[in-house]
Amino acid sequence: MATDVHRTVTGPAVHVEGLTRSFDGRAVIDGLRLDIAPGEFVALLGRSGCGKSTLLRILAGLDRDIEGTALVPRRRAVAFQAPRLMPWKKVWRNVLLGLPGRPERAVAERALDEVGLGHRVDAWPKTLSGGEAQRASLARALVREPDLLLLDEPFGALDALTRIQAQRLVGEVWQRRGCAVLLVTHDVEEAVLLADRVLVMDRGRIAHEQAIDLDRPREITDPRFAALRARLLGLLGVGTAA
Ligand SMILES: Nc1ncnc2c1ncn2[C@@H]1O[C@H](COP(=O)(O)OP(=O)(O)OP(=O)(O)O)[C@@H](O)[C@H]1O
Repeated sequence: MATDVHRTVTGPAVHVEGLTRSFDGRAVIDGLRLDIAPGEFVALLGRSGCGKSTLLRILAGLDRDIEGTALVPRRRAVAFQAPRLMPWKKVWRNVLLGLPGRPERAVAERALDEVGLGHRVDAWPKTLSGGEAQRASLARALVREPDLLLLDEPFGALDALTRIQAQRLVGEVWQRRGCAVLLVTHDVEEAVLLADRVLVMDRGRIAHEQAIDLDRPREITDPRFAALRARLLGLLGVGTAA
């Protein structure tokens, strides 16, 4: 029975308890428990197929066929690995897509400015680079003024340099906006770079969690960074020679 309930945020930004989602009788999410505080940046790691995207889709309200409790703020937004822009709409119209009412172009312009894309407001999606398209997708999430921003591998398809720039941008946006973020990623370094707390998912549950108590901005060269990275790799069962 679905028990997806929305509410205004007074306690945690996300409260999930006893959450189960099954496909063909197999529980992909299995009695999962998770709390995210308002303004907290949480990264979610886990082996392929452990249920990360399924959890994100539930929190986004895209999948309501669940058992248990999943409380999320009404104002939430999601960005996926693929930017999912409509090719027949200019960038600014894509940013406003699905917003209630008749939002003005200026709303899209402000969000595009915030992600460094103010000069591409009138561009067609096919003329954007991969990094620009991903920024447009982020702007589309930001116009929703989310209390919870859900990011499903948003940097996964980007080249290394663009990826670093996009990670930096998300860190800045998060600090400026103060929204809670749940970032699904395969990249342990990215998780340590951005998150307050890293969760490791295994077989439909949160198996481990690791607080990242490093000051920002974080340096990959910091020995404590390397230690946290090694620890997380160990929790993922990958391990290092270090
Ligand atoms: N609509 C669906 N129908 C049937 N099975 C599904 C469906 N969606 C997801 N699954 C299954 O649920 C499991 C978890 O999938 P999910 O996409 O959540 O994993 P993931 O951890 O995000 O993986 P990856 O890291 O590879 O993206 C997989 O075994 C997948 O095949």
